[in-house]
Amino acid sequence: KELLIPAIKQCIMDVDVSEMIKNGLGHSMIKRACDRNLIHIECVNIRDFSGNKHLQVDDYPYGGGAGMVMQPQPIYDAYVSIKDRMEPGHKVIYMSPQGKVFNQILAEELSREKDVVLLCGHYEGIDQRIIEEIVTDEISLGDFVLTGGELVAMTIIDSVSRLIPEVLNKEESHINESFSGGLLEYPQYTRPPEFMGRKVPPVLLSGNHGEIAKWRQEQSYYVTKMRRPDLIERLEAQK
Ligand SMILES: NC(=O)c1ccc(NCc2cccc(O)c2)nc1
Repeated sequence: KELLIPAIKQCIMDVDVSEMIKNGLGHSMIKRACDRNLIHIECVNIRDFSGNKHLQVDDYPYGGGAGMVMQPQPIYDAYVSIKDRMEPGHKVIYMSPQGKVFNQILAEELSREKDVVLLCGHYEGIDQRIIEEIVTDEISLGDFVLTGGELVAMTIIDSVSRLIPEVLNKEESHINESFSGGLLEYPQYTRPPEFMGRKVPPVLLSGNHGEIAKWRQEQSYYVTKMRRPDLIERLEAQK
């Protein structure tokens, strides 16, 4: 029995792991669900939208520090290349440790969406302004850091797809949540200094590492306090 309108699930990710997604989801109920047109998964490579011949999609973080930050422009252009094919009002989900902790309730909500964009970050994350510009939801699988968001995307695709009618003949769902605490990451910025009218916080351009460290600590505390007060309580309880 053919479902008339297959749900379209889009992934925006880096080129060197889109194979992982295709393969990782290739041998499973997900593949069968794709073959039966119950779901549709497409991978868009951010590197295809890099602005230069070196296919650069990341850059050094403003304010210094280890790791690299993904630039906003290539991500924005990759998103623009697919957004008109998506259902109006579709969600754009960014997977990061700063996100809302994923659980079965969220999986059930997503399984009712017609289209969802999953934005997979790499390195030390993506520029804060692309989050503000296109992301509707940030999702975290829990308080741990992976090299990229792809495995999180695969997990979300898996957990959502199995809830779509006809994908599984019969199944039990259960909520199982557990993870340990810590402060969430401060907002990340890289070039350009202004993007879509949004500027980089001046302190990060000051070169004053004491001030920068202080700002980052304050931001981490603020982001955690606002989004995961349970983590603050847990930290205070540990003192
Ligand atoms: N807990 C999670 O859902 C999760 C998500 C992504 C990720 N890696 C990419 C990334 C993205 C952003 C910032 C950053 O520091 C690392 N690792 C863990």
